[in-house]
Amino acid sequence: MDHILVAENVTKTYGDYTALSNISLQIPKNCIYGLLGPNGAGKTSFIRIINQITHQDSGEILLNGEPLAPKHIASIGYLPEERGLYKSMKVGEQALYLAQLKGLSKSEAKTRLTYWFDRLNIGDWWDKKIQELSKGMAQKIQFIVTVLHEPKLLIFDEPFSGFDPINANIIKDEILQLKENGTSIIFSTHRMESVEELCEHIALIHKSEKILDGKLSDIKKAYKNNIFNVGLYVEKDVSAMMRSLKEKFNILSSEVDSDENQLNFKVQLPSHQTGDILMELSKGANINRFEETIPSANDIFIQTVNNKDNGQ
Ligand SMILES: Nc1ncnc2c1ncn2[C@@H]1O[C@H](COP(=O)(O)OP(=O)(O)OP(=O)(O)O)[C@@H](O)[C@H]1O
Repeated sequence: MDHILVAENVTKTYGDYTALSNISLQIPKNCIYGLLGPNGAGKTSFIRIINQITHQDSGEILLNGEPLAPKHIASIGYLPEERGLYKSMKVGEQALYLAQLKGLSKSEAKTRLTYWFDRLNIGDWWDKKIQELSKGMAQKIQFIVTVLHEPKLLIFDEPFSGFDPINANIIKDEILQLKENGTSIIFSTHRMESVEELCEHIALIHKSEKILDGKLSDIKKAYKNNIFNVGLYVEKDVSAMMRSLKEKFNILSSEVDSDENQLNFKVQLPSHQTGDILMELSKGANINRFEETIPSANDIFIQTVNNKDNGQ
């Protein structure tokens, strides 16, 4: 597979503290890659190394197959979590200034900014002062300035924080569109529902170490634990049916609604038992739900971090 970024045994220390310990990652091209981990795990330190704001103590980072060097800064766009704009400047003036810092000519910057301001419905903000903008409004400007020079690699740290649900959706669609257009994206967030929606690959960093990485769909398969959600309409005695099932199978939780003859339960079934339970259920019930539970990104995050803390 072709990779936009490869990190090999990257270690970073601050004095006596090791913020990143032998991190190796391979970030595929044209994919949204979730960089996840608890607070203080080392994610921002890693991102700052990619952006050459700081440097690793040892290990190597390759961008598009080449050792990371100052010339690559122009091909990376970074939206940090802590963002600042110069409060007294006007929006358009400041966006033009920041775009030129990224290497665009003034006229090219103006053309692209006009396009993006229209696209995000903020054409009439050009002459506003930054201090007049709300947090979400300022964030739209920051987003535009990050993507404007069409970098090959985009790094978004909590890009949705501060946005209302409608604007968060607009930004989410823009991120998906950038990926469609061939950009590779590193996405760092604590919001696992965004990870579910956007990320094809993830890496989980905990206490300076990488503890999990891979394709999210493969990781989910590996974390499945044979738990099924079952819903039944029972013709006769609902409670008797529940008792009988509990004798034969590992029922983890259940809800009995005798008035509606409805029975819902969660059961753990080793694969040889799925046929057995279906036979049993077909005797006195209509099955209206029988589905294997797929662990969420949230479950996987919590389980992997807890296992690591418990030495498993
Ligand atoms: N400049 C610095 N000097 C000393 N220690 C630092 C410095 N920057 C980060 N650290 C420490 O390194 C560790 C990792 O920090 P980092 O900001 O990379 O974590 P993070 O995974 O981004 O966390 P969060 O999710 O809370 O943003 C923390 O313990 C932090 O205190």
